[in-house]
Amino acid sequence: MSAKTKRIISWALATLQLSPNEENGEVSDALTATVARDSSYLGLTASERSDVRSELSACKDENSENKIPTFSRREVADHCCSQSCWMVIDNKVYDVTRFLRSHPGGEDIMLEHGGHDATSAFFDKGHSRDAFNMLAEYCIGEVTKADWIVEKNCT
Ligand code: HEM
Repeated sequence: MSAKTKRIISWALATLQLSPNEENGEVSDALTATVARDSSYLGLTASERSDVRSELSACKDENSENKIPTFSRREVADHCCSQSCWMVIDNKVYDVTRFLRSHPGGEDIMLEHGGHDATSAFFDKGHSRDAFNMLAEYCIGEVTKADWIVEKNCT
């Protein structure tokens, strides 16, 4: 068992307030579910990220036959202030202007990434599943294919 898995298990055991006896027994369904739900707090590996990403339904535009608006990175770069703040996460474009003040991590850190690609910053911070789920609300389109950055999962 890797050190990271041990950390996740012990954190989940503490969260579920299980006794040491249960700790030695079979990992319960509840524990497995908790680990799956909250492992994002501890930072995800590249392959775990791609699992989470494929689950996310960000940017589905059901009313327009999936014709999602596209923006170049140049266009995104123009929206870098509190009046209009866009960022790119995973080649999707997010208008986070109305979220700036309520972002739990503060407005300044959002503005630092305004107009830029915030993929690494967003994932490296280890945002919760709730944060991932919020993304869909702010998605306004995609980066034009020519400007895509594709993460390599192989080492
Ligand atoms: C659309 C983009 C974003 C959304 C929806 C979002 C959402 C959230 C949410 C819901 C939290 C509360 C904790 C959690 O649930 O994980 C949080 C905390 C935080 N976020 Fe973001 N975030 C976004 C972008 C960013 C970016 C680009 C950064 C840059 C590093 C960032 C840094 C942080 C930090 C430092 C916290 C601090 C509190 C903590 O340590 O948990 N966030 N964010």
